[in-house]
Formats: sequence, structure tokens, C-alpha cells
Amino acid sequence: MQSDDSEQDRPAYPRVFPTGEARKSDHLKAGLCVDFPVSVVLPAGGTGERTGLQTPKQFCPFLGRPLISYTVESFERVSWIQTVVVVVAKENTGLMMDIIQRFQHKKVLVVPGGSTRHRSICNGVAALGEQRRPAAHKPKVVIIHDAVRPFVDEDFLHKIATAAKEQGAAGAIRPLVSTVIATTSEGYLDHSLERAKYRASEMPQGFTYDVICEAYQKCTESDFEFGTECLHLALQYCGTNAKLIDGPPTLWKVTYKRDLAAAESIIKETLSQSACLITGGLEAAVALANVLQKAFGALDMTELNVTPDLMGDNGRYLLEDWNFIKVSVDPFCPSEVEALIVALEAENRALLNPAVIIWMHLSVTEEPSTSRRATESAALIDLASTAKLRNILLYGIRLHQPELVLWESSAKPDKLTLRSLNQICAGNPRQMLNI
Ligand SMILES: Nc1ccn([C@@H]2O[C@H](COP(=O)(O)OP(=O)(O)OP(=O)(O)O)[C@@H](O)[C@H]2O)c(=O)n1
Ligand SMILES: O=C(CO)[C@H](O)[C@H](O)COP(=O)(O)O
Repeated sequence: MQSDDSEQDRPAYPRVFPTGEARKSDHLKAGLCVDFPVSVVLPAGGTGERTGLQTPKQFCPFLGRPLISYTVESFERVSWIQTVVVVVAKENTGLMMDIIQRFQHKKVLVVPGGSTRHRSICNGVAALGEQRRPAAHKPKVVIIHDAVRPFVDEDFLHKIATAAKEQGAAGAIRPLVSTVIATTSEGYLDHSLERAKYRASEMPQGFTYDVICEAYQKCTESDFEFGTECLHLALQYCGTNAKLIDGPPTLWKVTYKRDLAAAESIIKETLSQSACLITGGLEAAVALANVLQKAFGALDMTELNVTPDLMGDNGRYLLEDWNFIKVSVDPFCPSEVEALIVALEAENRALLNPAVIIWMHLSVTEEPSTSRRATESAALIDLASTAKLRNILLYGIRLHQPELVLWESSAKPDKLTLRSLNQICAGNPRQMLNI
């Protein structure tokens, strides 16, 4: 991870929660688009030796999902990207096909890798020219991105794709973290480079299909064996000076074991503490929602809004980024939560921003029997398992409160109620009853 980031330069990691109107207007922007075919090559054929782990880093799991699946999703969700070629070592083809099936990736083509990164990328580019799928067009622009850089957003991909189309090649750059020096063969300082003049070359990079094909056709065995820079091939063999674009720090590459921990914490960080309470408009649910809102407020949580439903434009906006607390009062009705899961799925949210649904059900009649509770829990476990495959984390809390007096919207919540709700809210959702 880049270590030179000052506080002001802290990465704007893709977060679940927008901050007010600015984010809202982003949503209202018609959406980025390109009017030429763009496809992607994700080299994922390495062994990840530097992590010191047996499993190649691209297949290491984060919250139950392999890293490569997060990267694939970052591209798949971009409507103007046609095909995502994932290049994997032959022995990992089965594993990759299994990941595609399990996480329902739709745009992926799996291609066998080579012995070096350049050979793998070259195989991926060649596969784009051989596609036989009816809907596949030869791409105008090919974006190349390491499979082990999962945090890439649509805005930046758009910049790279459009610059690549205009210029023939484009790539992300970042300020250097340390000064680069040359050493003598005896291990002494030969000379050092003036740091301000140099940049670190990162990914993604974009090329017109013709430029990247020509570069790989003309480059030497030595380039294939030792080269580390596709932009260099475009310059040397096609005379194309790449357009360089300052990228966000989120583009860092998972290289060492500590990067795996950092990636996981970023993914977790995107699970925001704020949420939208859905009441269905029922009086008792509204009263409960108000108590919860006060409890969250007392915990100084950033945002907790209450809405009766997710209809209309506001609903679409909320579905795009927010987490949800679905409040219901008898009867126990999983189909309401199922409808929320279906709506979230239809919104095709980024996998990097897992959606969390907490279903808080209030039972106001007599205590349900053990067998009824078991049947209801079984239905919810099924629902939660299906949701998890869509990166929707479903948790359940059942409250039994025959007396609703405390929860009338005008009443001040009693201290005990507030304290127990605070305890629920303060707990890691993972420690709650996970249905
Ligand atoms: N023969 C290779 C080598 C690397 N890569 C891919 O190129 C990307 C960047 O390379 P790097 O971080 O060096 O990955 P590894 O080669 O796996 O790591 P290491 O050098 O530590 O072994 C990774 O997504 C990696 O899977 C590839 O497709 N084919
Ligand atoms: O940044 C890059 C290219 O500009 C590549 O990600 C980098 O070269 C990969 O190198 P390595 O496989 O040695 O980590």
C-alpha cells in the first residue's frame, strides 16, 4: 500500500454511503458512457510468490469471496464494458470456472496464462481477436488491469478508455513513494533520480486494440521474459506516447501478505455504519423506527434515515448505495425482505460495497412457539444464504414486546429500552444473530 498518503490525500475508497446532496447529484448524472467497444484483460496467471502463501493472492478469500471476483465485478458492473478476459494458469482454470459460476459472473472469458505477465496479457489480447460469441465485437480499446488491484472505479476507467482511444495508449500514474537509485554491481550508490520528475506506473492502462496487438507482435523474447511495462512496448514498437493520468491511491497492487490484510479492511470499511430504516408505513413499525433512530443518534452514528418504502426516484437512489434496516411488526412475513433483496439485486450494486440488511421483527402477540420459531428461522437461513451470493448480508433480530406503550412516536424512549437497543446497535452485526 502506498505509504506516502497524507491525511488530505486519504483514499476516497468507494463507500456505501453518500454524503448528502453532492452524492445525490452524482447519481442523477446520466451515467458515464463510451460510444466505442471496450473490453478488458485481467492478468491473473501469477503464483503470488511474494505473499509467501500457497494460494495465489487472486484466489484468496475476503468475506467469503475470492479477490479476483471483486476485481471482475468492478468491471462487469460497468455497462459499456463488453468482455472481461481473465487470464489464469492452466491448473487454475477449473477454480476460475467455479468462481464464475458461484458468483454469477456474466461477461468473463477464461484464457490460459503464460510463464510471465507479458505472456499472459498477450494471450488475453489474442483471445479478444478470436471471440466467437455473437454479441462480441472486436474492441476498439482494450483495458489491461492486474487482477490483484480490486479497487478501481468507473470514473477512472472512463478516463483511461477515452484517453486511450484518442492517444492510442493511456495509463495510471502515482507519485513515487521513495527515491529511485541506481546501484553499482558492488552494491554502492551509482546515482539517484530526481524524485519529482518521476512517477510510479500503475494500472489500469488502456490501448487501442491495434496498438496493443502490434506491440505484442513486434516485441522481443527479452521483453516477454523481463519486461514489466505495457506502455513501454507501445512506445518502443508503435511510437505511441501514452497519455498519463493521475490515479487515486486505491489503485495499489496487492503484492505482500500485509496487502491482503489492508484489502480486507478496505472492503470491511465500505460497510457503512449508516442505514435507512424501512417501516412499510405501519404505525407500530414507525414507532419502533423512531426509537431506533434516537438510539443510533445517541451513538453518534452518521446517518440513519426513515422511509416508508423504496418507491420512486428516492427509492432508486437509496437502493444504489445504502444499507437497510427493515422494521416489521406481526405477521412474520419473509416475502417483504425477499422483495428488498430482489430490488437490491436489480440495482446491480458494486460487490465492493456489500449491502447489509438487518431485519428487525417485532412480535406484539403472545410469544411464538418453539416449532414456529424454528420454521421461520429455517426460511430466513435460506434467504440469507441466497442473499450472500449476491453480496447482500442479511441479519435478523427478533423482538418480543406485547406492550407498545413505550414505542409510541410521541413518547420518550425509556432508558432501559434505549440502552438495550444501543447494545444491539453497537455490536458488530456479525455478532448478532446471523440468519
Ligand atoms: N505469469 C504471470 C505472472 C503474473 N500475472 C499476473 O500479473 C499481475 C501482477 O503481477 P504480480 O503482482 O507480480 O503477481 P505475481 O506474479 O502473482 O506475484 P509474485 O511476483 O509475487 O509471484 C497479477 O494479477 C498476476 O496474477 C500473470 O497473469 N501471469
Ligand atoms: O505496474 C505495473 C505496470 O506498469 C504492473 O502492475 C507491474 O509492472 C507488475 O509488475 P510485477 O509483476 O513485477 O509486480
